[in-house]
Amino acid sequence: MMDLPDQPGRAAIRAEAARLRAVFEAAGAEVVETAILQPADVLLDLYGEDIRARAYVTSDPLKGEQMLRPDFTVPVVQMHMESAAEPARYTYAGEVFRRQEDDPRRANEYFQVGYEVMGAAAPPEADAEVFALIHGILAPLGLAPATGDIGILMAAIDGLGTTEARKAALRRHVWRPRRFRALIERFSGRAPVPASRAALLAAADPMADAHPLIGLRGEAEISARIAALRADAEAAPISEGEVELLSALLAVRETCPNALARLRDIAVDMPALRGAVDAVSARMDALDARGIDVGTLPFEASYGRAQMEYYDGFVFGFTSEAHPDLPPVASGGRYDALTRRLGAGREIPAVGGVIRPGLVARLSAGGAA
Ligand SMILES: N[C@@H](Cc1c[nH]c[nH+]1)C(=O)O
Repeated sequence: MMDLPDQPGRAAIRAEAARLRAVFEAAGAEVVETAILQPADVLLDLYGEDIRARAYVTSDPLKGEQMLRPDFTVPVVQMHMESAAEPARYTYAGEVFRRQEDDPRRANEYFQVGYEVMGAAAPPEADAEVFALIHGILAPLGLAPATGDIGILMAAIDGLGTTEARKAALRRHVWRPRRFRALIERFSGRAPVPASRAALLAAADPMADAHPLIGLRGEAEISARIAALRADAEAAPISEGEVELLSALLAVRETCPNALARLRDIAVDMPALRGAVDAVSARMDALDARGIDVGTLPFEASYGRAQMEYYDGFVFGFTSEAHPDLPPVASGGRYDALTRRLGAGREIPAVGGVIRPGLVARLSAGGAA
């Protein structure tokens, strides 16, 4: 492994950021800025649990809870949905802030340079445009690309023969793979119902000899939760066959053409996947048309489950194989549903990605990735 030079100084990172932003600008993007202090109350929810826990939150006497921007995508989508009706491409450069609780070597403040395509092209073409642009910019660093598609997982959940409540729980926990597994074990009857839960459900009136209420939940809330648990206990288990298909799906990790063949196989028994698999296929064609070697490009069905919770389609990243301890040098994905949530009923297809100029500068100075 080649030694990596230290983190370059702020001025060098800023210069690299300016260079990258100019490349995005030359690709047709309009330069935008967003405030560093963002309203926390509504926006934080859109990121999901992980970022919510890692955002720096502070309070403002006039504006209420504020956070130091943890990314640009949410404020840029918000700006676009509020003001622009036309399709657009945007680029930006600046710092984002994320608390690090486990690894002191990870930066809690770093630069991102981003490119976002909002409604400017059909989804497969826009996905391919963003990926190919970033792929081209990073080519001299010889990084390893990864791709996936959250839409595949969501379609598989939609197609399960189970209650809406269970599907909603699975959708919520797509981002926590271990929790997701545990839920599948439980919903399929493979894992026993915990004894305390069984006792609670067996009691005629679980609240009868309860202690005085000391927690934050009121009695009505507790009763509603017990009713939901009872309804869940009565639901038929997810079938063995479906659990196996889901496991097979989550294990898909091949080159794009092989992954597509696997996905098509699985979709024979899981017809709900068909639309999402067709979307993967259309994207591969669009990537190919942009000169990406899809024959060697990896596709991993589980990829992206540790990233932004607003992704709902294509996801991708670029990492250094020579320095696997570094975070991804670039990452991104599709977030159509986020535009719906911020668009007051309006939705536009949208996809984008970011590059970390600090890592680009560092790897370039190191000679190779
Ligand atoms: N905002 C994302 C990256 C991204 C930009 N556009 C789409 N995804 C992040 O900070 O990880």
